[in-house]
Amino acid sequence: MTFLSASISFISKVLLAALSYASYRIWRDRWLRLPPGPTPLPLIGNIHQIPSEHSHLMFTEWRKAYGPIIHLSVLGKPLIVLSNSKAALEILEKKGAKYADRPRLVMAGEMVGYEQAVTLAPYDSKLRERRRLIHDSFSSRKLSRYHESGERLARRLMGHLLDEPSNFQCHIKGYVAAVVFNASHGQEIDGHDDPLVLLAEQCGADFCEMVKPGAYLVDVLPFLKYIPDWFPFAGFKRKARLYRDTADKMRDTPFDFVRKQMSEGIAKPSLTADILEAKPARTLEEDLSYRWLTATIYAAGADTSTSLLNSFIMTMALNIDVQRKAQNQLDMVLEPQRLPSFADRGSLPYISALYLELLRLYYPSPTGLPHLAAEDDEYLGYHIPAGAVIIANSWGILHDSGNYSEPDKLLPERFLSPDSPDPRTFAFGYGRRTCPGKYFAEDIIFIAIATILSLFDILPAKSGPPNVEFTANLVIHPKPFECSIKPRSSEAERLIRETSDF
Ligand code: HEM
Repeated sequence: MTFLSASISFISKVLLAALSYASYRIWRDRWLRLPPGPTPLPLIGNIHQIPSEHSHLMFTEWRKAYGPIIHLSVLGKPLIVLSNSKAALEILEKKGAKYADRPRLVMAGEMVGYEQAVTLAPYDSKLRERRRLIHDSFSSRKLSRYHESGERLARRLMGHLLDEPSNFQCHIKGYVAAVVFNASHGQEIDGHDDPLVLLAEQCGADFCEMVKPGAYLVDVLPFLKYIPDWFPFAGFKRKARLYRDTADKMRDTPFDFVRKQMSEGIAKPSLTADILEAKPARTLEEDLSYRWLTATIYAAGADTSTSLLNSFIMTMALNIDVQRKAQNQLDMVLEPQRLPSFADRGSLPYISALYLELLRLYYPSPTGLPHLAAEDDEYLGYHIPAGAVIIANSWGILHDSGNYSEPDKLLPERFLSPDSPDPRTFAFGYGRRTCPGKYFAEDIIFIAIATILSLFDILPAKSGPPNVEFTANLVIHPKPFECSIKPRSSEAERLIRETSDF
């Protein structure tokens, strides 16, 4: 037998075994009482019914037909979607220990290395320690050390908006990147085209490409990662090496910069500096783990916060009455004219309510990050099999009329009284994997919203109001749109010029 025919025979046997196993799982699941869901096809399951873009909209539709907990099968693997607040909290919060893991990603996780990033790492003692370090560094008490720089960077954003209003999306991205890198590495980067931002954006784009459903066969047939590089169809291995090089650079460049600054005694406060100070003697393994930890912050925090700020601009151009109410409150608090600061937050309840309503209505991470069931479980008499991927359809929960009346309308007032559930309970994820950056996100967005509204009017462009349309990715963004951003008065313009120039 030639080597080629032996290889083909081996691959056919493995494929046959995989297909038989998948068929067995579908057969077995029929006998267990799985949650309801659309009827699967043999072998492929429901994969043809799950849209590759904006799947949260389909999940929300299915809630009407099948209820709040839905079972789908993807190539023999169970996928459970939770589409109401009760199910999400009772499963992912109350039974958090059983659902703290992440599903296996062979290409992005194992071959490129992202399994070491906090967002994708398995839930073990190493991850618990890393989450503790982030929590400590981004606790509401410690965040006050970034308030002065946050206010300054927001004022720099105002200068950019004044000089080049039509490029507001790039300036917002530059502002968020500067605030996030300042807190993660103490580095004040300059704008959206800073080399570090471009590197981080490249990593983000590579990652999104890798995790698109069906992008890489190796995610379905993990043994393929062992085929030699010269094998036919092994191009994905070369690609993985390329992506890994970029990810390694992103992980090491800012970390080494802080290490050098620490040795010279000039490092600014940051998560990386906190870690290097707390762990001066690190094993090689610990060092690598902390590098991944600090590199995760931009990936996890920048895209979501940028999306929400762009949604804010879009919404203001569409809802002038809401804009005026927010400005009236700002004008009352900031009299005689001065710029808002974090110290004003308690006096600006309408701005805080606007933030909550934006988070709810234009939730940037519609299905969050998937969890994994570590063991068999039961909920409302339904069987949840070990190894099932669990998705919380938080977008559906945040648009559920059972939680929020008129859920598709912008009504910040709903959060001026305690009657509506706090959207942060759902927007930042669940249980042992909840977002450790939630207070930081609120800071980034609050100061930008308050400063922009105190100085600028945001109106529809001459070409007409923006269309409410979003890109489709793990994090959704408003599609590029035009609007008019103009200083509210000559006094506002003078204030921008005086305070943004540094
Ligand atoms: C509006 C902004 C943000 C939103 C909507 C958001 C939302 C989320 C969600 C839904 C998760 C997944 C939770 C789960 O698996 O149940 C998450 C995880 C995470 N977020 Fe955020 N986030 C935001 C901003 C930030 C910021 C600014 C940081 C920076 C510190 C950050 C750091 C993280 C990290 C490190 C994780 C991974 C946690 C883990 O897997 O254990 N996030 N975030």
